[in-house]
Amino acid sequence: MAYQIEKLIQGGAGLTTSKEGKRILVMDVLPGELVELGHFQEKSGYIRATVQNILQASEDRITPPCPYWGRCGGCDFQYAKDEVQGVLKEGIVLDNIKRLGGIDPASFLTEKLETGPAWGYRNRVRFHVDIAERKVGFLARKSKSLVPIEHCPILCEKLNALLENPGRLFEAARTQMFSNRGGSSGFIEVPAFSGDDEVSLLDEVVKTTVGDHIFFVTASVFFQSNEYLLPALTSYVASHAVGSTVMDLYSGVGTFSAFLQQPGRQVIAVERQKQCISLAKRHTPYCEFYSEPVEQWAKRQKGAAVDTVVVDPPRVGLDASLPSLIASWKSHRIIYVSCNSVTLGRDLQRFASEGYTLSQVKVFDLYPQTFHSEVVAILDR
Ligand SMILES: C[S@@+](CC[C@H](N)C(=O)[O-])C[C@H]1O[C@@H](n2cnc3c(N)ncnc32)[C@H](O)[C@@H]1O
Repeated sequence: MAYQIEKLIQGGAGLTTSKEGKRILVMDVLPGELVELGHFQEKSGYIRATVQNILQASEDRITPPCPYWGRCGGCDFQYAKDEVQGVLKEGIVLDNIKRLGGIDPASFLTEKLETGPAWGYRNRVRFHVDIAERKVGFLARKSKSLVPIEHCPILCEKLNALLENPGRLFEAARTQMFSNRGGSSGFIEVPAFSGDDEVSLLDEVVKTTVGDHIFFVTASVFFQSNEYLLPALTSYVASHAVGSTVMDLYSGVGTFSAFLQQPGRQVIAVERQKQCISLAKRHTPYCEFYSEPVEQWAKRQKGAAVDTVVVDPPRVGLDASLPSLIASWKSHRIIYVSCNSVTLGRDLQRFASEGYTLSQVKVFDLYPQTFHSEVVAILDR
């Protein structure tokens, strides 16, 4: 039997429907494609299946250009043309806001999708190192084995130079192993970040410039990993902040704080990782920094007066206690930066019940060749 793919949903699965009306999820497909399916697996509330044959391929389908495609666990969206990937991911975001947030996309403005170079963009990565076999690579698709990589086409040049000449990576892997920080994959994980001039491994501090701001960053802390789109993301967030008191919650090394700072404005940044805060103090000296979990800090801010609250939580989204605590500060505007539109949708609904309306949304395709993207949602009281 032939199945037609209706659309892509969270995680990049294609959605189709069985004769009995059950939802079937399939990977490696594109909307509109006509496919034969096999290996049906019943899950709770849906069926998983795999493509056996593509009867009618989408015009947007291409042969994945990377030689490691299908084996390496990264970059699973390479089979779509570069120019349609962001559009399809924007569709997934709007769908999640509608389904999980209960907000009709016709009720807010969707700003133009922001895209950049589709290859060679990534300046932060976790290499997996097998010290005994002297191999470096990434974990395989759906398995815990290592795919040795000689050149990764989404990484920037300086990170690829490390793959060509991996001596420093083996040294760093040994340091990780002796300090028991190697990760849980069975291989030693070595984080790397490419700054302006040098690559940081582990806790080495390097300088990186975004727009006209200089940051000090290590590979061990969070920093956005697309060097081409970060200036657009930071200026979009900063240009939508209003008023003289702004909070930057989940601040990392103060990436947004640096752009939010301006004469006459108080910027308060909260981040639980101490290493982030000590780096942030070097490049954003005029902000007030607090190093503790946001949910714990927020409980003590009864009666706070704030004009704009920026939140940029990890994939799990906001702690359930936060939307009502943040709403109690009565800020005019909330700027929600999200890397997971499922938890964004859930949190938007919580903010809606606290009196905030979603005004606009903009998707930044920070991670071409993958199903990930970054979204900025602007809510007004
Ligand atoms: C998605 S990153 C955003 C960082 C920063 N806004 C940026 O763009 O570079 C999320 C940050 O939140 C921090 N974090 C995670 N959970 C937290 C919590 N409960 N309280 C405070 N910070 C947290 C992480 O250490 C990380 O730096």
